[in-house]
Amino acid sequence: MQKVYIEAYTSILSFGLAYDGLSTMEKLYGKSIIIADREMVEEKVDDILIEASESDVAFLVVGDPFGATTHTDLVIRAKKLIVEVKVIHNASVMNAIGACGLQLYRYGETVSIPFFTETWRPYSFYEKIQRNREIGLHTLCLLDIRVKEPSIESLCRGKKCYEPPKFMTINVAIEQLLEVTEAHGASAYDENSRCVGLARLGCEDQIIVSGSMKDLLHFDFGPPLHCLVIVGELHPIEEEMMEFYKVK
Ligand SMILES: C[S@@+](CC[C@H](N)C(=O)[O-])C[C@H]1O[C@@H](n2cnc3c(N)ncnc32)[C@H](O)[C@@H]1O
Repeated sequence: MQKVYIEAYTSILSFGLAYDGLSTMEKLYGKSIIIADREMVEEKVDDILIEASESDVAFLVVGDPFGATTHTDLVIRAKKLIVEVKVIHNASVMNAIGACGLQLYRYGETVSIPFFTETWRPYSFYEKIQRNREIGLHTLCLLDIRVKEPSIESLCRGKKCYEPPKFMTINVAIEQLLEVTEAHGASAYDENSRCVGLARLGCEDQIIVSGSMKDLLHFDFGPPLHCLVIVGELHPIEEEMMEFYKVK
């Protein structure tokens, strides 16, 4: 393998990409590893693909290679350039979510919840949750990650400076979800709806807590990453698992 990249903005590597984490991986692979940040993946990916057309290049991701649209897009671009792609699958939030006891085959469409801003408050995830709930399915909500966002001030000054990274908490997600139902005057879910909050899945200090949206609204789940499941109809086995994680 001539070059090894690691993508570092659609998820967080549990042992970190600071010097210690990286060097652990570099020792494991016996290669130096290049961090592919958001700018590199979005703007300079063609350079990586050109390298891959001439030599063996590895592109590491956190989770499964098909767990984020960005990576599928990379595969499409490679195939269009007739660059051979070999995929090695991995555990993903999409299957680790099974840890909370809700059956993986009883989930409907997954939704992504973006940070609302003063001027941009997209409610499109609401209809998807509503459809899932109408047929009794659970909804996995993936929460926004903002890294390498150019600050508005810096853009105005024509010099790129970045906002500090931002990871949506379960608390903010619930706040936004409730804002949407209130705005819709709709009832796909409300503050009494059952959900499960999961933080740092797969890490030693992972937290899984089930309760109503109201219960979890102020629960401190600690550092990122967080995700949330809005619970659909429960099978008795799922009900039993939920009891283990009930909010204290
Ligand atoms: C765009 S998805 C990327 C998924 C990744 N490629 C994978 O296959 O696991 C990122 C979102 O998934 C959720 N997520 C990923 N890993 C997680 C974890 N270990 N614990 C909790 N949530 C996680 C978070 O909501 C995060 O913002």
